[in-house]
Amino acid sequence: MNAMPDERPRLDAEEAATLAGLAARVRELTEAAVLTGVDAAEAAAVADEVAALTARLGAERREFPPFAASPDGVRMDRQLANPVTGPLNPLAPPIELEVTSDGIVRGEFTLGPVYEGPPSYVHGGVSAMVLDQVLGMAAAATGTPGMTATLELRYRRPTPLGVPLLAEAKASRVEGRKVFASGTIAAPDGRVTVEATALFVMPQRFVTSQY
Ligand SMILES: CCCCCCCC/C=C\CCCCCCCC(=O)SCCNC(=O)CCNC(=O)[C@H](O)C(C)(C)COP(=O)(O)OP(=O)(O)OC[C@H]1O[C@@H](n2cnc3c(N)ncnc32)[C@H](O)[C@@H]1OP(=O)(O)O
Repeated sequence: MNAMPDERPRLDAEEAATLAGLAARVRELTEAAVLTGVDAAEAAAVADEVAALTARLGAERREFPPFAASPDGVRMDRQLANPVTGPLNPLAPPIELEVTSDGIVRGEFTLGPVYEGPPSYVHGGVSAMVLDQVLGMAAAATGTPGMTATLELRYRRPTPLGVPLLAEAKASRVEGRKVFASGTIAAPDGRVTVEATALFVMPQRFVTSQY
């Protein structure tokens, strides 16, 4: 059987914290770039400085993003550059998700203006990405992690930007390699804005491998 590719550098907590700080600064830079009102000459000057910083970081480059050194929970929790939860990924909000002992995955998060779809609301694709991750982790919490085979979303009402949102999910059924899960995103008033159901399938080729 093929194992999942897992020849990744591992970072200890201190290294990860330093790089998480870097990612946090880049997130601030991203928001500043989207919202800046400086004139064109100043924007061009900043662009040159950012290019120089990018060259400094790129002076040494890994082939793949690193994992966290100490596994703590399911495998993807160690994916430090995951685009939803990864503290090292500036594209990730990042959302901290906890898995309760009864298999519920839950996380509170706030999405800022860089995630805007309709004016002042969260982009629907961003909500889908968040729910794919949350439901996927709920599936993995059953002991049968899998790839997303289906993901169905119902956008009940607009999801507001800039306020604390709650994402929750739980697996409902396991049938061999298939795990069904459902979940929601809710606004601060408790009203559900997005509902999701999904099927995750562990690929046959990974059945006997470690993940
Ligand atoms: C061990 C691997 C898992 C890795 C994860 C590990 C860590 C988890 C930890 C933490 C959670 C993190 C959360 C992550 C969240 C994000 C996840 C993503 O974004 S995944 C990327 C997007 N998804 C794809 O790219 C899939 C592409 N598709 C495939 O690879 C295959 O089609 C796959 C795996 C879905 C199925 O392939 P087959 O060859 O293993 O499946 P066959 O043997 O044909 O079917 C098995 C059963 O599943 C049903 N099935 C398969 N695909 C279906 C579909 N699309 N709709 C409905 N049923 C489907 C079939 O009908 C069959 O059911 P019957 O046994 O007959 O009852």
